[in-house]
Amino acid sequence: MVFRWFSKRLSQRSANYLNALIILFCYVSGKTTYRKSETKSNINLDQLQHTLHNYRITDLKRDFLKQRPVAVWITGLPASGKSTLASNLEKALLERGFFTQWLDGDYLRNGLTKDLSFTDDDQEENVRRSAEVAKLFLESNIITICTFISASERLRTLARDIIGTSQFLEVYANCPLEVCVQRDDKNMYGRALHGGVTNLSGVNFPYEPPRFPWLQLYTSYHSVDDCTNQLLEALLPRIKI
Ligand SMILES: Nc1ncnc2c1ncn2[C@@H]1O[C@H](COP(=O)(O)OS(=O)(=O)O)[C@@H](OP(=O)(O)O)[C@H]1O
Ligand SMILES: Nc1ncnc2c1ncn2[C@@H]1O[C@H](COP(=O)(O)OP(=O)(O)O)[C@@H](O)[C@H]1O
Repeated sequence: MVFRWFSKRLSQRSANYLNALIILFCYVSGKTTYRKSETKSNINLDQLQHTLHNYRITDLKRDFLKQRPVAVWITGLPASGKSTLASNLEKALLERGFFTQWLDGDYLRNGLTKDLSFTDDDQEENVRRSAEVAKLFLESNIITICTFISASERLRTLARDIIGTSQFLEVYANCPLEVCVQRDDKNMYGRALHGGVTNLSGVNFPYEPPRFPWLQLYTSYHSVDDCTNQLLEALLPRIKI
């Protein structure tokens, strides 16, 4: 924090001098040696340089995109409206000059997570990998919209821990199962009820609603536009610089 505060106020050249001074101090005081293999104590010169580099890069990226990155993590039953919300939100944000990336379970399962099924362990691995990808986008200062069933508190905590609590905004697409069944374009529920699909959340796999979501959208009571506007209104103060 202190380094960041200082380097914001210094010119690039002065910041470089400051970095050099800190590194020199560590070297002279014997806290570290120049070569990694000979490190004497817990201050690692490479790490220090990497951290200082990242502070500067983060500032540059923030200046470049002029937004605060967060992960909008939308959870809910299949056909509860997660993808519809995400696509509407993404459009609304882009129209307002924000830069976004949408990570969707259905989509990633055709590539990055193609090897995974819907067993308990594979759902966890799906969420873990996706959250790691989200984290990379956040490091590039990109507002990241994530749509995953992520059926349990445990899975969502995993995602929150990877992404970081302060940047993780949990949104619950709250829709009663009966309505999801009616809306199900992909006939997932129909197939699950006839034994053609196993581990479908809401049918033969438990869905645990979030206890304290950042935002809850009632997608069976409110229109797509209303839900998108509620989400946008809550989000704008978090992403504006
Ligand atoms: N058990 C099972 N078998 C086959 N297909 C299934 C199953 N569960 C979910 N789906 C479909 O996969 C879509 C993506 O799921 P997710 O990656 O979000 O699921 S999870 O978070 O890993 O549980 C998910 O997309 P959405 O309908 O948009 O939620 C479903 O279409
Ligand atoms: N708020 C809403 N009001 C009315 N219909 C909705 C709403 N949200 C989603 N839908 C409809 O429900 C269906 C499933 O939505 P979808 O976004 O594909 O769900 P999910 O991504 O959770 O599987 C779609 O046909 C969509 O148009």
